[in-house]
Amino acid sequence: MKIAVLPGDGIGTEIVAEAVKVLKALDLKFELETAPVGGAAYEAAGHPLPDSTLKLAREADAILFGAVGDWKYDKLDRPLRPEQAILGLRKALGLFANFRPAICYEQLTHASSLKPELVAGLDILIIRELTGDIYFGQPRGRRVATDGHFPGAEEAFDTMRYSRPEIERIARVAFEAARKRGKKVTSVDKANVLETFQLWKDVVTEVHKDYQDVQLDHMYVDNAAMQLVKAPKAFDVIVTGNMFGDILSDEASMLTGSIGMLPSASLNDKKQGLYEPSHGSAPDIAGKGVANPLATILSAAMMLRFSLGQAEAADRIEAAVKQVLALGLRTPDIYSEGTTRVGTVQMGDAVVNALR
Ligand SMILES: NC(=O)C1=CN([C@@H]2O[C@H](COP(=O)(O)OP(=O)(O)OC[C@H]3O[C@@H](n4cnc5c(N)ncnc54)[C@H](O)[C@@H]3O)[C@@H](O)[C@H]2O)C=CC1
Ligand SMILES: CC(C)CC(=O)C(=O)O
Ligand SMILES: [Mg+2]
Repeated sequence: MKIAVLPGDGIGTEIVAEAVKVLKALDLKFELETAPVGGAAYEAAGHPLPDSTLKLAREADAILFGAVGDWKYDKLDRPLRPEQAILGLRKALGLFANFRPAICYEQLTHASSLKPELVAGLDILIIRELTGDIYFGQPRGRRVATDGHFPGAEEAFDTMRYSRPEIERIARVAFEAARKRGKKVTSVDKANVLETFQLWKDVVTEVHKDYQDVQLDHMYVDNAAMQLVKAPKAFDVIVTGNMFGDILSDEASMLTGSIGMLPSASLNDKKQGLYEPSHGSAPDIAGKGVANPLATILSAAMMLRFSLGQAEAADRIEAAVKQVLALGLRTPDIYSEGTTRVGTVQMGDAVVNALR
């Protein structure tokens, strides 16, 4: 089993080091190969996604990814921005299905941004379409406006688009997931305004005919953002587009205590996957040794389960994380009174110890 390890920038290197430590403690036979990506690769090779890194990612059975980006690259052209590395990997490998489970661990109900009773037992699965929508739609660019409110002014534009097959396949992923969980799917759209999401709603409704045992609700994204903080436990599986899923998953992370708790899996139709925390490179805390590595460690567990056929090892990691939280160890983002504040490395060490 070959795992491509792409730490990236900022806290990416710190949190991936902890996940690798945890993987090594499992006594499974992996080949781990590390490659630069993002700003680190731009500095080393002049491109955020060098051919050698992409080749490694293609060959590997799974990819463990940290995060990319830093404010210092804000002035770079878009193709050279570190963030293009993760978008490029998702596109090149066809990783269209992004799973972002928002689970509030029993020990963290008091770290949540909501009252404990609203999040106790929370277990939502956000399924975000990951290779379409306005993040990838063409045409895009800058030009001089010929119409609109200010003809003659510089304007920028992006294109939101989804094709029927793109919507159909992500809808199937969501219904299959909901079927396993025995609950329901909420399809989140903006069909009251956008043509793209009218098609989205139509196609999801059509696909639902094959999954009559699963309940389907439709909700506009603005209402969904509100309902997520009003009554999050009313959701089970949320399926939505790339941009809405990006935003709603950051929102949902705070129900679990912190964005540092939200893992993710991005899968293609061959079950090859990229596993990364849902957060970014957090330049504001990078290098301070305080980043929460649990989202990345839990992403490694998802990797073992989904791509490497090691469900038992995945269970062991998840149990170790719960044990560490039960011991009261907390990085600053999930700290609350009466618990013990630890750094990134101590948290990783504690998970390794709990595995033994
Ligand atoms: N997949 C990726 O590589 C992603 C990259 N980015 C990039 O990351 C850079 C920073 O973006 P931001 O908007 O600041 O988002 P961010 O997710 O990096 O950080 C947002 C806030 O959450 C905190 N945070 C994030 N992860 C944490 C962790 N593990 N433990 C504790 N606190 C944590 C940060 O300190 C910050 O206050 C940008 O260049 C952005 O484009 C953003 C999201 C995803
Ligand atoms: C570069 C961004 C689209 C990454 C991001 O925010 C995400 O995937 O959550
Ligand atoms: Mg995001």
